[in-house]
Amino acid sequence: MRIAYFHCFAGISGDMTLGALVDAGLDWELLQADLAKLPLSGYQLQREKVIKKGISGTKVQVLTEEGHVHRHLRDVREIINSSTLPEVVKEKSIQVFTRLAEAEAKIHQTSVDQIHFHEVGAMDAIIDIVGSVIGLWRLEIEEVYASPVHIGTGFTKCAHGTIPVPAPATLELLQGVPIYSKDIEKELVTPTGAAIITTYCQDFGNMPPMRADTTGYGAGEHDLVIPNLLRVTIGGKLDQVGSDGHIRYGGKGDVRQGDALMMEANIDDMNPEFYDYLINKFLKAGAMDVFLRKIQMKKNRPAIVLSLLIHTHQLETFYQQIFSETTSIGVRVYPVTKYMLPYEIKTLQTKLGQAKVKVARYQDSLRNVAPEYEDCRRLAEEQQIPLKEVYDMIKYEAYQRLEAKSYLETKK
Ligand SMILES: O=C([S-])c1cc(C(=O)S)c[n+]([C@@H]2O[C@H](COP(=O)(O)O)[C@@H](O)[C@H]2O)c1
Ligand code: NI
Repeated sequence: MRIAYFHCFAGISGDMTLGALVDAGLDWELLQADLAKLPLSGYQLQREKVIKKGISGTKVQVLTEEGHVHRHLRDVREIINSSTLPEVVKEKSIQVFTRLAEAEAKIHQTSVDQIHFHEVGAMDAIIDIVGSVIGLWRLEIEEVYASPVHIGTGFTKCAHGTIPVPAPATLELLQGVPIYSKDIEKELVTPTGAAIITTYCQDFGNMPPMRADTTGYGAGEHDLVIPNLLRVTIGGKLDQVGSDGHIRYGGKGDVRQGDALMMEANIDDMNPEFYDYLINKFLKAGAMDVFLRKIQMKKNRPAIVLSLLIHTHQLETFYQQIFSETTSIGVRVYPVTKYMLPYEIKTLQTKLGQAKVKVARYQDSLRNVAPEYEDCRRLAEEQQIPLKEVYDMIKYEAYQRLEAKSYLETKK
């Protein structure tokens, strides 16, 4: 599986993302040809090699004469949808803009439909976002990972006036993401950059085990005490080391194999109401799965087996949590091998409204489509339609659209 790891040591913006992808080998002519499929004119895309603290990177700039425009999400959607770009690029770009709109709506206390973008809906932002989506698609990136994000500090000036760094929309988009500041008084992360990385990134943390095939540096606009660069490393994800000592890489659509641990504790003396709280707590802490089984123990005592499926590096975290949060004084831990189909979460604009679906593929063919329960529930309540019908309608619509335009077909 081909992955990209973004090292956000000097933050991230739309143009830094595009610059990093170009620097990592995204074909410049192809990118321009793809962007020309958008119904936008009056802009020029420029790239130049620059040096930031001795490290060379690519600076991409969108030169436009567009004045101050206000676009709604529907205007941006219309621009993207009326292009001849592949469906997969359109969907992902709209997903990024929808996240932006949701964050803006929350900050300005209005609705996603009413919010009008200032800078973040301008031509350069559209080119940066759609260009980055094209880049990740053209470079055949299947999963994205990123480091904790350096956000900067201080204040910045924009159409709203003087606002704190990180900008409110940026901070809203970065909820749940590890972020930090090191006294650099600059806006290191823009809403556009935050929307791109949070739409794509599976996990923020250290670089996952990977084979680094190529690296690119995208330059930001500032000269700082640190290199104002975004680094992207692209290569094969290391799934496991085989018994022969060789590293195995999963191919596109291959079943993924991974080492994991199963932790189990038999509990017969705890208030059963606590399980609800604990399951949520363990899942939030990063357990891959948590489940309960009823058993009869010695002396015919009814009890519960609490089972946690976790990553091997989480062992200490979870036995500490089990010992402090439950009445158990012992846990069993055994290694397990997981076999998984690769999946992605897609956000679809369905006839009923927006809904996320989990799409699993096996050897490039669609294997399973599962509508997200919370979205179905929301739509059922909003539209006053039985939940089971909402679920079936979204599943049917997703199958029709995804099967018609599989990832590979649309790429040709
Ligand atoms: O355009 C809008 S509405 C806007 C909102 C906010 C909020 O945080 S709310 C911030 N900004 C600032 O505009 C520039 C450009 O951002 P890009 O993502 O387009 O590069 C930046 O300084 C933002 O903080 C704009
Ligand atoms: Ni705003």
